[in-house]
Amino acid sequence: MISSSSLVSLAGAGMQRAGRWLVRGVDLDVRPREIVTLIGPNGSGKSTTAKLALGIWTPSEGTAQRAADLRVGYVPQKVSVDWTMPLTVQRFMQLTNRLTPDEISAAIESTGISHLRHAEVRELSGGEFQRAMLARAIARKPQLLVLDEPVQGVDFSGEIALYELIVTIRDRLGCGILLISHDLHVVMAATDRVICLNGHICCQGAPSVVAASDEYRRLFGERTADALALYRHHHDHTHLPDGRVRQADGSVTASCDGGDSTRDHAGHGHRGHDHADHGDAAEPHVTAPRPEKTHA
Ligand SMILES: Nc1ncnc2c1ncn2[C@@H]1O[C@H](COP(=O)(O)OP(=O)(O)OP(=O)(O)O)[C@@H](O)[C@H]1O
Repeated sequence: MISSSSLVSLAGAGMQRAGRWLVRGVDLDVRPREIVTLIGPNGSGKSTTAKLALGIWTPSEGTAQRAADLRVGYVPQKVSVDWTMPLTVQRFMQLTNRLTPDEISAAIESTGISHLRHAEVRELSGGEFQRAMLARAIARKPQLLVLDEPVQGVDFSGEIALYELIVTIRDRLGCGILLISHDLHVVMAATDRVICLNGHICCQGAPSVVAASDEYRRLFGERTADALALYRHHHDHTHLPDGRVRQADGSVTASCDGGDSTRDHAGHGHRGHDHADHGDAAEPHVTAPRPEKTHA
């Protein structure tokens, strides 16, 4: 019986295919307003776990339960679309959902791409495409949002903006979020609970607990773990989709430092402000390998 406070609950869940266990012994709960992040190396079972949570796959052992009449939004790691055919953002959103014009308007406004409603999906930048995927997933106001690598194909400052957007969506919809990512230290800053997978759960808990655990260090290496432990991102500004920056006082400027500076630092392409407390001076942008952008 699923707990009344959980949107989805996996208990001892395992998935076997062709005589091989893809993942085993997964216990996981996502509650409203919670961001739970799955991390782990390639092939460690993150997408498999997400599919078990969504009900796309039925566990070979253990249980996967969802709250009754749960509305779910899903950003998959890959989409199968014939990119030789013309397809606007609006049409793309309607491929999997029957949406009203108002639902489309609200969703693309929430993700900052209203101006791209009639744009060709194949012409979108990596960040714009991920926003279109998010818009499609939130159009029906899901109670549970499952995001499988939602920042792939996006540069560092774009990743931060997307994670900020995900937090904003959580706040606005009050939904629970199951997030899969390779972008470890940025994710750590935004997540409530981290589950570290490697065919089974290696460790889990608050981000700081996971970053300090021996299992995590063994899996990702000392340098990555140290960078994570140091990373703190204090957002004093927000990057808007059109490239401008909203400062803490609400003003909108051309760049982070309030001027027109285009000075990069630490190779991030993130402009003109101090990241000294992020730990990225020691280890610029630590990421595990990830697949190539898959929509092009
Ligand atoms: N449909 C399938 N049939 C058989 N094996 C599969 C299937 N899908 C995935 N696998 C295998 O299950 C294992 C876990 O895959 P999964 O996609 O869950 O890992 P992941 O942690 O999401 O990986 P990545 O970070 O590379 O996306 C891998 O060894 C993969 O080859």
